[in-house]
Amino acid sequence: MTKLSVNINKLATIRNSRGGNNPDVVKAAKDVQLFGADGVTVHPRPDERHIRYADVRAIKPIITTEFNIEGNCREAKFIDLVLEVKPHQVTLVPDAEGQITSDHGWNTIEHKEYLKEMIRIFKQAGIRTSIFVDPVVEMVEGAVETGTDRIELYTEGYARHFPEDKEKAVGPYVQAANRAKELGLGINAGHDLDLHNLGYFSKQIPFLDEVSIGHALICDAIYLGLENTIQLYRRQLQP
Ligand SMILES: CC(=O)[C@@H](O)[C@H](O)COP(=O)(O)O
Ligand SMILES: NCC(=O)COP(=O)(O)O
Repeated sequence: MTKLSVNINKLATIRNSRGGNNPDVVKAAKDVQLFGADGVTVHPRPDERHIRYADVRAIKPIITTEFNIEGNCREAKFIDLVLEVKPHQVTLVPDAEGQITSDHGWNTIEHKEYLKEMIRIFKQAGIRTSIFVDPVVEMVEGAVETGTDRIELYTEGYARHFPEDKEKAVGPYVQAANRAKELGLGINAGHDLDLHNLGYFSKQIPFLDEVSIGHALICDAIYLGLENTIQLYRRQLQP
């Protein structure tokens, strides 16, 4: 079965909006595993607007499943952090400076030599590697030449087009995933996957190794927990 790695960046965003330590992201990382997640994903960014480098260090010791650190390996600080923390997996994402969230995969042809070197460094440290790519067969073929263990398919396009035509939306992903499988690459996927679009994606690509989901999952957790939480607060106000 495909593993579910829960991205806890969004909980850190809420914490940072007030200062303090509520919610506690280390406790959250413990709990998501207790509640059934197969892994924890974090994506530290240079401005530390959500998960902080210190959080990543604090989370590592409580991991009982798999730890996936995503980020931009053009940042020396990111490379140092990953080599120090030694997660189970590092996912290389070509983040541009100041972007709100990840919005494209690596061009694995143009940056092949650079990626080869990065993959070599992380694999030498015993860390499984994954490269974030758009669902394009040539990018998958480029990825295999870097020596990476896996790719992560960037699913924003699938999520955006799913409501109008799910078959068309998933087409490029099925093609890219089939090619990756033929080439012996492991396959992850993520970005904007949610309760509506995940099941169909999973059925079309049943051999996916892992999905990482954050934004929608945390939004659902807040919303689906709202009724219960209001009742708990009302109970405190009972005479
Ligand atoms: C690579 C990817 O798709 C996710 O890591 C996503 O970018 C989450 O990052 P943010 O939480 O900063 O949006
Ligand atoms: N790799 C994708 C990820 O970790 C979470 O992306 P999103 O669900 O927050 O869009």
